[in-house]
Amino acid sequence: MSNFDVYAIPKMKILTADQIKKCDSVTIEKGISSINLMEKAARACADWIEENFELKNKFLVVCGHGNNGGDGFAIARMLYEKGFDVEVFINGDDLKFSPDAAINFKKIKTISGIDIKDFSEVFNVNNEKSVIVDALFGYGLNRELSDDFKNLIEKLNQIPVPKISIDIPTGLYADKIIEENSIVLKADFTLTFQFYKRSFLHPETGRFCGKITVLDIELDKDFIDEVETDYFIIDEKLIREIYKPRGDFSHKGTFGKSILVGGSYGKIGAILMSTLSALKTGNGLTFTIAPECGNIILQSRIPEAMFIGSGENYIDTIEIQEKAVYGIGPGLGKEEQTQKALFDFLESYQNPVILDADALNFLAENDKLSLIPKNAVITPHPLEFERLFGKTDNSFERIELAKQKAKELQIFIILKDHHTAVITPKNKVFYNITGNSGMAKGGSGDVLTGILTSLISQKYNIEKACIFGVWLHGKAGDLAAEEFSKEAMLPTDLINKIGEVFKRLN
Ligand SMILES: NC(=O)C1=CN([C@@H]2O[C@H](COP(=O)(O)OP(=O)(O)OC[C@H]3O[C@@H](n4cnc5c(N)ncnc54)[C@H](O)[C@@H]3O)[C@@H](O)[C@H]2O)[C@@H](O)CC1
Ligand SMILES: [K+]
Repeated sequence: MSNFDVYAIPKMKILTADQIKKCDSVTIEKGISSINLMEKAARACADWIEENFELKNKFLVVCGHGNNGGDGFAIARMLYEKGFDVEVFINGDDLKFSPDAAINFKKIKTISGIDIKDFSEVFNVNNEKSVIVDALFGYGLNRELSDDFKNLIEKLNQIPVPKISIDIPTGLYADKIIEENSIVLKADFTLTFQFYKRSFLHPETGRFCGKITVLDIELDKDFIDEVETDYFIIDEKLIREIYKPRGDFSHKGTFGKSILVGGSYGKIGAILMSTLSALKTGNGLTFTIAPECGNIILQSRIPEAMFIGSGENYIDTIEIQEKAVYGIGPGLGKEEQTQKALFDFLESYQNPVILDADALNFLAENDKLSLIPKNAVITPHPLEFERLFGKTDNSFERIELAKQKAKELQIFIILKDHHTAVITPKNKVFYNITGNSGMAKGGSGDVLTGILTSLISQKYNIEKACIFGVWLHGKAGDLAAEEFSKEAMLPTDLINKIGEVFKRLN
């Protein structure tokens, strides 16, 4: 369901283009020749294509002059050897290739069954079984494309056949934003080597990638282990390291006490969903602080949770209980008295707290960021983030600002987006890759608040709880979409899938 497929990746680090280049060189220094490494990369792509396409497909491989183009020549040869129809397109006026690309170009020139044509001829595609392979530029792209390439890519984008980008859709950089209105090849599939690229994970750039598959080409493990980065993806391997199976000799006290605070007249559903999510995530004791108007709704829908009334139609005080983790915000409303209750609470509260939705808006509107306790978790979507910390020009800058603020305030920021990111006070950024657009509905955030509160109260350390929580939320969303469709799935369907995710982890 998610747009990603991961095969045996040793680490979930995300590297910059320069670091990947270094990693390639170290791998080559340690034994494998660069031409054999290219052969391995191309083999992984050709095998994937063979598994996912049919022999009646015809491959139009469009190659640049660097090593990305070299991959393209090698892939063309391998596909031809597998029995596919293949044509290769190059810039007929410029045959200055990188050394390894030149070797692979020479090899395909000797194969009489592969036609080599000029870029200008790729537009005469009249076979609906055609598939375009984009091997124009990879991580080596370091400046704007020339007009010739822009034209070529614009025209390729208009050809209504599937497109596979090798390593990176041409026109994207590995690790940074592109100018607005840049021309980028719009891939249906991206076959990338060894690492996610940051550009795959941001909305402005990720939309060009289609379904992403990371292919393991066995780059040097020691280098990957040691290289420093602030950026990671959350993969299932990491989650399995974090997840603590439930011990047999435990009692309800072992699994923590959560107090979900929120709800106001007309918004009791929000705090109900948070409370239910906390329970479904395994909480031992779950309390809801909500106004009296929610009592019957909450008690009859969730008999397992305990109700603490505060105010009639909106919360007017938040009592502090010992040894509990608080999740505050869902459906809280905008009443002044609720705001005062929140500020009073934060002034004397010391333990972990998750702040969401209206709780964040109160803090933003009153410039009360200093009230956020150390080690708090805040879960803003981009607009809430902007209200709290100010405007940024794009999502890459937003992550950098979040790193700065997480460090300054010593808090964890869960920045919700298509790929939600967990930003820690130590400046690490963990991108989540589960989840889907069916979750872009009111209520999804309330579920996340419940999950996070529950995990922290069960003594997951806060960083791990954030990472596990966003992954679990997305994974349950993926299962809900599989059963009900992205359109019809509801946040309550997602809550009901949390159990299935735990079953799979066990
Ligand atoms: N180095 C290695 O060992 C491996 C590299 N591989 C492939 O090699 C790719 C990287 O290859 P390269 O470093 O040769 O780079 P690319 O093939 O991405 O680009 C080629 C060269 O074009 C130049 N260039 C950059 N921007 C340009 C622009 N706007 N217009 C015109 N020219 C421009 C640069 O000098 C760049 O090195 C990877 O993405 C991957 O596909 C794989 O074969 C795996 C192994
Ligand atoms: K490419």
